[in-house]
Amino acid sequence: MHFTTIDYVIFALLLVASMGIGLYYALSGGRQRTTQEFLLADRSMSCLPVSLSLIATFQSAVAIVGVPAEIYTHGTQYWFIGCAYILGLLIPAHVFIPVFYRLHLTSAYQYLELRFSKPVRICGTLTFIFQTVIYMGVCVYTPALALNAVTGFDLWGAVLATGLVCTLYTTLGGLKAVIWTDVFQTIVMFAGQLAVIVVGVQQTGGLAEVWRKVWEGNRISGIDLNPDPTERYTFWTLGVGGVFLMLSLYGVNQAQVQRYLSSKTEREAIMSCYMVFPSLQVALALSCVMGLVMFARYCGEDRFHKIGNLSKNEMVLYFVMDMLQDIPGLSGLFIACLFSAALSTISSAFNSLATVTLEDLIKPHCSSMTEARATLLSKGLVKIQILCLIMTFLYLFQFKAAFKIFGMVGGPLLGIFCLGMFFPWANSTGALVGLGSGLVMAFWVGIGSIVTRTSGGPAAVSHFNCTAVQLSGNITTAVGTALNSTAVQPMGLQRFYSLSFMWYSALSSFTVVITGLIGSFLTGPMKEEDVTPGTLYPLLGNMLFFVPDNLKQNLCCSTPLGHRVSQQSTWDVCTEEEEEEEERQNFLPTSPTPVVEHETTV
Ligand SMILES: CC(C)(CO)[C@@H](O)C(=O)NCCC(=O)O
Ligand code: NA
Repeated sequence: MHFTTIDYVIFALLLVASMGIGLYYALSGGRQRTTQEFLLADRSMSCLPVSLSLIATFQSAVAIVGVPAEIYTHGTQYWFIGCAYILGLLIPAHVFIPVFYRLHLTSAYQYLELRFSKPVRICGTLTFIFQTVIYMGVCVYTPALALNAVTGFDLWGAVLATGLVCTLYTTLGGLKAVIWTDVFQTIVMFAGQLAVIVVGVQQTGGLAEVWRKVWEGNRISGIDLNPDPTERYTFWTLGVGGVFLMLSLYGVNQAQVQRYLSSKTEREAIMSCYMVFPSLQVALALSCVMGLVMFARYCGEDRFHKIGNLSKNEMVLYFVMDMLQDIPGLSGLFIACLFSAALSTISSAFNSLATVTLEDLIKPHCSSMTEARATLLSKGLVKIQILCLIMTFLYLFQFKAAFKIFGMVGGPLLGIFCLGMFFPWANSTGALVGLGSGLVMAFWVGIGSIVTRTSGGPAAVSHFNCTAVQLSGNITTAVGTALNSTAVQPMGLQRFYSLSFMWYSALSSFTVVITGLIGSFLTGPMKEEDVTPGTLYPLLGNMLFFVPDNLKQNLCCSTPLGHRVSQQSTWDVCTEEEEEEEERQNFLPTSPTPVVEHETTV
């Protein structure tokens, strides 16, 4: 396998175009001289770029090579995660976006201070930083491995190069560049996957042949309604557990919240969330179909076993390199596709990390910081993050690892936001206790599963039945059943550790809410009238619609969703001159116009 000139050209084009976008936003608009522009794109984005950018954030190369490998070995059951996208996007659109947008936040963790207290905000921020730094390490590895396999380019060199390119355009062009490169990179990502699918179908002998092979090879799964929570993929783990996963990513993750907040109006933010749905379904379909094509391509060949035994990272790379060898330009396109996926994820991580470090950790302690210095500092922070990226490049992570991180660290964060928004009684102590116990619970089961190598154990279909397919369909089923019945059922703690990783988000967020409530009631619950206006969402009030109003008032769950709070909020730390300075620079605060404009859109 070799990379021809045209492959190099295509790959270089991706990098050059991304840098070009960065440069364009460094030189146009406000030239990235305010934190409002650098971190929030002047709150001027429309829904189309925002929606493509939203899907790009959590669609990394891990998904592009991970999902097809899952489908190849376990069948299409995973595809049912598409059902979770419905609630997983409707709830952010109508619960989280209105609350965050109306509070006019910059960082999602400001919410935690408004609702609870400063310590809760700092714990939330630190948890987010931890999650994001590990996740970056996971998603930078796959494209580096691919480039290394195809061109012999040094693995560490590739990681360093990814980080450098990303740092450059993120510091040059701020969030505007991040969002518009995401748009471009999403298109490259889809193009690369589509190219592999088209060529794969052709080489296998057409769509009908692909279908025959995957059907006979037992790869098309019906709905599996098995209630066992330790089974890797069932309708429940994907459709219900998946909703919590989606909420932790699309509802409360800073990278996404920042994009909602960069929207022109609340309506645009909600629209962008709606528009994520079709694009995310396309992304899911492309990677599932790629897995099926890969299966059909090798089914019945001698190489079938060999490929099934490769690691899940290598499987797709092997398939793509084997297939695209003779077609100049296509391997370049696929490498560009993997790098697009990684760059778009890492740039979001860089920008959101800079935002929370500045807003949540530095600004509250430097009350006299000028806008110019803050902007300079946030650019510096982006540069420092490349070090984090390299430091986290320690393990050979896979698809499952990304999900575990989302659930183990993202789940408790989801829990703490839910605790604050839906339960007026929750107090600051309860929130801290809840977050702590959520993290402990998540790491207990997470580390337990790593040590005992369980979690969502072997799936029903194994890749070994393909050769059997060639002989007779009946033998296949027999082999499948035999494999299943010999599996030992885990007991006790083992059973707890083997919880499917798709449930991690739900488990840890429920732990936070329940222990948070217990902690709050033990230490004296908050009164509804003491809670900062605009930080509650009337979930209980809406759910208890049949309860008379006066009883509801006694139960403390009657506050309607707040309207936009004045921008002169408690967390503003600038002195007066700086505020004026900021005002001159970005024409935003304290003028009544944006408030009015906003309210007409509600
Ligand atoms: C987050 C979901 C489930 C949303 O479809 C998907 O993008 C995914 O499978 N992500 C895996 C992790 C990653 O790509 O980094
Ligand atoms: Na991405």
